[in-house]
Amino acid sequence: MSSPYTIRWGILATGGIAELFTKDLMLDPSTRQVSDVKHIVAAAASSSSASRAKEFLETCKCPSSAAAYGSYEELVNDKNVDIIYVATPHSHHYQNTMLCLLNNKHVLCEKAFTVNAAQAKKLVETAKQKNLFLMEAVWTRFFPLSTQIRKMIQSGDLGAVHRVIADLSFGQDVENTWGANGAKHRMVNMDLAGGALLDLGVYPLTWCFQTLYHTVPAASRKPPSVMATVETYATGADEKTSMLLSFPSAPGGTHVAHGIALTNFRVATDPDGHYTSGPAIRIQGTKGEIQVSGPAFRPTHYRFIPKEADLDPHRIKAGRNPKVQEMDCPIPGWGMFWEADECARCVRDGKMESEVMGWEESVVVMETMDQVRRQGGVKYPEKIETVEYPVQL
Ligand SMILES: NC(=O)C1=CN([C@@H]2O[C@H](COP(=O)(O)OP(=O)(O)OC[C@H]3O[C@@H](n4cnc5c(N)ncnc54)[C@H](OP(=O)(O)O)[C@@H]3O)[C@@H](O)[C@H]2O)C=CC1
Ligand SMILES: O=C1OC[C@@H](O)[C@H](O)[C@H]1O
Repeated sequence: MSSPYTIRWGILATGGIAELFTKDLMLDPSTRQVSDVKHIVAAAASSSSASRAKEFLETCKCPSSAAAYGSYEELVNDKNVDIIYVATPHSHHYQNTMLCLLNNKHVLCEKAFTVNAAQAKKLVETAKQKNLFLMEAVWTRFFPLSTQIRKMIQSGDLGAVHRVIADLSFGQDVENTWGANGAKHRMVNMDLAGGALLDLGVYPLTWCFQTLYHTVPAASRKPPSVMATVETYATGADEKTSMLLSFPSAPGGTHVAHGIALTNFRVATDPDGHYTSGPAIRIQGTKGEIQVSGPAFRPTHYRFIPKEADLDPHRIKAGRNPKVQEMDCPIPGWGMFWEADECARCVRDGKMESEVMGWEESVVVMETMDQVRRQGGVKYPEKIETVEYPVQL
């Protein structure tokens, strides 16, 4: 058996998600039955100080050989780094990812990919010109649960899929958790591209896209039309966003399918935190329905409910339906290693983009969010909407 391909990571920023991702990189791949690739954390950088980067590497139990930098510029110049994970707020993704690409580093950039589609297109253009791998870190797409569901749709188990309803809503006491007007927290801060849509809404959109768009052959994919209603918070960031998408070429036929993507800071998908409130995602076809429970970003369970042939709405049936298939998909860690494995395989194979989360689809999702923001009147400051580079943020 050949030895695994090893990829050397640089971690750009040391916040909450950087820590979860880096801890996942440190897990032995055999715990998820992976033997063809492995990961090394070669360096981390904090914009605040090298000591903060060092503390971060220690917290994540990274090897003592990993370099700790006090600036992102030093990280992108490290010859021992192959790929950089960009984990800053979305406002900074464009500038930070451009910095990495222009310094010849492959990039995995957190969601939302950028602030708008124009920035996403510019990053893709740059990666293409420089022959570098670039991917938006939509980790949920790489879960075995997502792969299984996409396969079920493609193999026709659901028949023609006509509707997907997906929700990721948090039910926060927004003023007391993230601050009132003038709040600096990234969830509501316009300078950091705050708001429900870019932070949470991207997941219900992911579910609509991975089921209604990605499952269709690439040549037949058509972007959805979009209708949205948006309410804004005191800062101007969106706090309630409901989207109706019409996909003109849906799986299992040539019909139009509806995607309903919901996100809301005030009410919760799951008010008691136990995922007993019904599915977060429903994928509805003519032959049956898949219901996914758990938060839309990290679900661990789904059920397949085949449609009864003689469905009679006037007949009420009691008891459990024995035909319902319950599927548990436990995650051995936080679950960000699967997207990291994909990056390693793509770089190993000389690919610039992943088939699972490709450039075109990231751009179409950003275009969809652009339309939602336009309809809802949400505009971020010019310095974070611009495609100019470099801009000091
Ligand atoms: N995939 C997922 O499950 C999740 C993804 N995310 C995404 O990851 C990104 C970061 O989120 P999260 O880790 O929660 O955010 P945090 O606020 O916890 O961390 C962001 C980090 O970015 C760096 N940074 C650089 N400039 C700024 C700035 N002006 N303001 C604030 N931070 C700055 C800081 O690191 P330093 O000082 O070291 O430079 C900071 O610690 C977002 O785009 C978010 O959408 C977030 C949570 C979950
Ligand atoms: O990506 C995310 O998923 C989990 C949420 O808690 C977080 O706010 C968001 O950025």
